[in-house]
Amino acid sequence: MLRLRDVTAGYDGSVVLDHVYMDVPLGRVTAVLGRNGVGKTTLMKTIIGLIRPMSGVIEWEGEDITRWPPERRARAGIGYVPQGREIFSALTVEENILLGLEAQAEKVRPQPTLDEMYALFPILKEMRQRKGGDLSGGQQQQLAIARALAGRPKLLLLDEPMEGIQPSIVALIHDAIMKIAEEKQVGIILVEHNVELAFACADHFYIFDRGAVVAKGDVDGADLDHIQSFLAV
Ligand SMILES: Nc1ncnc2c1ncn2[C@@H]1O[C@H](COP(=O)(O)OP(=O)(O)OP(=O)(O)O)[C@@H](O)[C@H]1O
Repeated sequence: MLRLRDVTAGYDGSVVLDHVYMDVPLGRVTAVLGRNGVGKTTLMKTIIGLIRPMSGVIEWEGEDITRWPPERRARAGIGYVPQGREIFSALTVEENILLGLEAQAEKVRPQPTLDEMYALFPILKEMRQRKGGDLSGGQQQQLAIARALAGRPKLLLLDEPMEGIQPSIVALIHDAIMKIAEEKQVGIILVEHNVELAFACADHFYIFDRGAVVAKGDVDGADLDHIQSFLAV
């Protein structure tokens, strides 16, 4: 479980995240929703340790990690796929995944295999000798997720993975996200600004507005009109 307790964070003294409380369980998909610029990426950077909170506490599996540097958080099992899917374009698909395997978090978790990644994303097996940069946007997104997953995270942060991706591939990525949570018991934070896309695979949600949590709850039974009122531009 990842917990944020009264976390305030931002840039050079200007507050972006405003007294945020969040609980993110393992084995579930937690959606983080909000309009552009409300602080979703800042939240991701604060969780992975690129931004130090001005106040508040971040707990991971019962430990206070607020002052831990990013590498230590990654070793402890917190993985991140940034917006814009950063992969190595000059390396092949297989080399990209192998790099992820090498970067794997603490050895206490069983070593994942290439076959596991290919089972989740079959297109990557077909494309394994192609250069990452030659893949389509949707294929690159699958590769970015596979690479992060190869590091065997217990928590995986996905920043707008469906952005600019064609609908047929969106469904594939949804399925993979749900499988990763259920079968591998990984906690997933899914950043999204489209509520339908997020709710198609999330269990819980948090809505942000101007850096603060303005609504949260279970996806089942959520009041969509109320939620949309925070997301309408
Ligand atoms: N490096 C930075 N220095 C100063 N301010 C920043 C920096 N990065 C982001 N901000 C500001 O922080 C606020 C939140 O930005 P953030 O990128 O976290 O929002 P977001 O919800 O992820 O937006 P989007 O959906 O457009 O990606 C914005 O006002 C933005 O201008």
